[in-house]
Amino acid sequence: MIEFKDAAVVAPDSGVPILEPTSLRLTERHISIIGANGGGKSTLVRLINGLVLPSEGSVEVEGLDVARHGPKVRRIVGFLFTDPSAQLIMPTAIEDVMLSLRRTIDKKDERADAALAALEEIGLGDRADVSVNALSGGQRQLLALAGVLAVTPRILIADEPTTLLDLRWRAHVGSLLRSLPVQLIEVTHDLDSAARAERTLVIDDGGVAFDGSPIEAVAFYRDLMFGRVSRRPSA
Ligand SMILES: Nc1ncnc2c1ncn2[C@@H]1O[C@H](COP(=O)(O)OP(=O)(O)OP(=O)(O)O)[C@@H](O)[C@H]1O
Repeated sequence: MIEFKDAAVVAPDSGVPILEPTSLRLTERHISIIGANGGGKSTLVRLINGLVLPSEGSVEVEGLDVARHGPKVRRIVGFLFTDPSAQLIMPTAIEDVMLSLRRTIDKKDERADAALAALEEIGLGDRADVSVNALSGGQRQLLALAGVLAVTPRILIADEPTTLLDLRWRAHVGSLLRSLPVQLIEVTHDLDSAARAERTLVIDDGGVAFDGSPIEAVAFYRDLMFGRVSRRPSA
């Protein structure tokens, strides 16, 4: 379970508020997060694995305060970025997954076997020794996902994981993410994908503007974008 307890974020340099004090209990298996650019979606999900720390309040994952137990929390919470280049470091696919496993498996040959198994599971078994640069954008996103999943997180945060992908890869990566045996928190601008979650948060102007059923959330978001509703009561 993920719990936000009045967690707020201000910009470190300017002190400008980025996320207002927010309280949430996130228990559903698949939660989508939508909202306009710059609303605070990435900030909200980064609080869950300690990439951003709250300026006030706290965030807990399975009862662990993220600010105090970062390394433990990051073994529970995997994070997939929009651009796989942000998390692919090694020259070949298998070496990259082996790097993810460096803290969990000591022996190199066992690490290689586990990395190959992780690649096979995700459909990249035949690409193991291929240069990361020779992979397509979709294959690179799958490789980043293989590295995250190799360490068996129970929660997966995916921050716009399909934004850079074409329609076919978007469908493939999207359905793969939804089939994983993890709690999936997905930030997305793809409203069809958002609507497949069990619960959807609309984030706007540094706060939760709507929290509830995906169909209603998507309708609210459209109304918000086209000025038919306003998040804040008018002055
Ligand atoms: N470290 C920081 N210092 C100053 N401002 C920041 C910092 N991090 C985020 N912001 C600002 O906070 C706001 C929310 O950013 P965030 O990336 O969380 O939004 P987002 O909803 O994920 O946007 P997008 O859909 O464009 O990715 C933006 O205006 C951003 O410029």
